[in-house]
Amino acid sequence: MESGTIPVITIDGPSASGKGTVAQIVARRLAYHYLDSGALYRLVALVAIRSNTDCANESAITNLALHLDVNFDGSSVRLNGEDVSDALRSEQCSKLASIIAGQSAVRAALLQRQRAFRQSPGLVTDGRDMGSAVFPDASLKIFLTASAEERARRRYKQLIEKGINANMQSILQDIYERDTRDSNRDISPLRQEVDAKLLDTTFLSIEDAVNEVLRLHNAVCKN
Ligand SMILES: Nc1ncnc2c1ncn2[C@@H]1O[C@H](COP(=O)(O)OP(=O)(O)OP(=O)(O)O)[C@@H](O)[C@H]1O
Ligand SMILES: Nc1ccn([C@H]2C[C@H](O)[C@@H](COP(=O)(O)O)O2)c(=O)n1
Repeated sequence: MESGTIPVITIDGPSASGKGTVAQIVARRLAYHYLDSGALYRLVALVAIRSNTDCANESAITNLALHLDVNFDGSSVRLNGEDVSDALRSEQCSKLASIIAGQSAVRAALLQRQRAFRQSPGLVTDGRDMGSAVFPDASLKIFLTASAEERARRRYKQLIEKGINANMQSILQDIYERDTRDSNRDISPLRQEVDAKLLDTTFLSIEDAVNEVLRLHNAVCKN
């Protein structure tokens, strides 16, 4: 199958909106491949932290992005063979990923790696610019969001369930900061594109959100 004819569902949206959760379930139900594009930015951030690379040095950060040795193994992410799934979720990594994601050369370095995930029978992917820049010809584009307060509540619950200490006010503050940075950068900012369907999950369960994406996908397939 020609790569351009392989269906792609993109789910973009702000942090902790549930993109990853919904995208993974939809991918499983359709037996499609799944790409968490945020993990790539987080991996670059993690390598930068570990190698003490100055995040303002765009060419050095780009070099790290070009040479990532990554393997997505189910729900775990391996860097040079090491399972770094938990390390990627640290607050330090989240913040640095958002900062380096504003560098155009870093985004360019990760572009082909992301496009290579477009494999038969289809791909579900989540991030910030999957529908706008990475897969502009996607078959279905979703902009998934929820109120900042609801997203903070979900993140708080997620951390507490993992046994990680969490503070609601600082989570909300991090969400505002990251959303502002991701939405205001010059290149591929987070925003709802005109051809993306808005899915506000503030009052929706995960199952309802998944069903809505599948309903929209089925409607596209019929046309
Ligand atoms: N509709 C929903 N109702 C209740 N909880 C939800 C809903 N959607 C997602 N969640 C929960 O919210 C938390 C955050 O979801 P998830 O990690 O998928 O967000 P994300 O948008 O991928 O975040 P990030 O961009 O920061 O990686 C998870 O614990 C998930 O189970
Ligand atoms: N397509 C993408 C995916 C992610 N980013 C940046 C911006 C985010 O704050 C950061 C971490 O992403 P997350 O794991 O929270 O989805 O990575 C981006 O710019 N474009």
